[in-house]
Amino acid sequence: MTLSSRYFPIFLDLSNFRVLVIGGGKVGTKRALRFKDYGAKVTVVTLQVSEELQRSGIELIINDARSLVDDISKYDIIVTATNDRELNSMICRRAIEMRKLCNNPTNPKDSNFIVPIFYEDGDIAIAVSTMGKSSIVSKLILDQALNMLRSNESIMLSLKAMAKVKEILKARVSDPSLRYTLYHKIFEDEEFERHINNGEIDSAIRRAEEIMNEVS
Ligand SMILES: C[C@@]1(CC(=O)O)C2=NC(=C\c3[nH]c(c(CCC(=O)O)c3CC(=O)O)Cc3[nH]c(c(CC(=O)O)c3CCC(=O)O)/C=C3\N/C(=C\2)[C@@H](CCC(=O)O)[C@]3(C)CC(=O)O)/[C@H]1CCC(=O)O
Ligand SMILES: NC(=O)c1ccc[n+]([C@@H]2O[C@H](COP(=O)([O-])OP(=O)(O)OC[C@H]3O[C@@H](n4cnc5c(N)ncnc54)[C@H](O)[C@@H]3O)[C@@H](O)[C@H]2O)c1
Repeated sequence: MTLSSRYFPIFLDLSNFRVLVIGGGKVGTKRALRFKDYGAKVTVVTLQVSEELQRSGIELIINDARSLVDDISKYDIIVTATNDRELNSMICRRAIEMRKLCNNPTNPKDSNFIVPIFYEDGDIAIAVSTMGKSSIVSKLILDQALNMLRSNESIMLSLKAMAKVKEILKARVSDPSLRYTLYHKIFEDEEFERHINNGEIDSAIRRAEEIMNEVS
């Protein structure tokens, strides 16, 4: 595989992370609220505060970020969202030197992570990035992926069935390599697939159990 980008996609549990957002305007507010929604402990340092931030319960430091540059060591993730591009770049560079995760929404080239456009509902997560080329096109790609999922019910049914198969197999088969063989055997079985396509999830599970009985 050829690497076409320096960014590695991961899904992060933010619940033990301290996030510093610098600049509490439109972009900073949106990012601060998103990170908070996902459980991070967020602080915003800003000269002016948006009304939304004021009401959010997020910790606010009303100050010039220039005087707080050394404080970034206290945080794990930094987002530089002021309207001063030079300041954003300078802080992001310093943060990355300190091995922090830093996102500069005003210049993706400075960032060591970028924020994709995403959808997640607890069952599936889809994140799309065009590597900063166009968020509007990223949104179009995400919408089309979601339309495809919503118009093809059997994908979500196979997810439900395969999650159940995993639960059963983990309890029943202790050898992981046998479990892996079985996942593929079940997923590729024509009768299992037919039940899924007919929306008969219980029959699909019964067929999966038959296959397990044949092998283990
Ligand atoms: C997903 C979302 C998350 C969020 O912001 O929280 C997000 N941008 C959103 C919207 C949006 N941003 C912009 C427009 C105007 C039209 C357009 O440009 O398309 C719109 C559309 C709108 O407002 O509707 C302008 C823009 N975007 C960037 C720059 C800087 C630059 O390019 O230099 C400029 C200024 C360009 C200039 O100065 O002219 C860069 C980035 N924007 C990213 C994420 C990252 C790449 C993700 C990717 O690859 O897709 C990255 C690299 C930042 C990063 O590092 O994370 C959010 C989705 C909102 C939703 O939910 O619909
Ligand atoms: N990535 C994206 O999706 C995206 C989208 C739109 C705009 N942008 C870029 O993001 C930047 C910010 O946009 P915005 O609409 O949020 O701007 P804004 O004017 O609404 O907010 C800027 C904020 O930065 C604060 N600030 C400025 N200097 C500061 C300092 N020295 N210390 C602390 N806080 C300081 C201001 O008080 C203000 O709250 C712009 O450069 C814009 O080009 C990025």
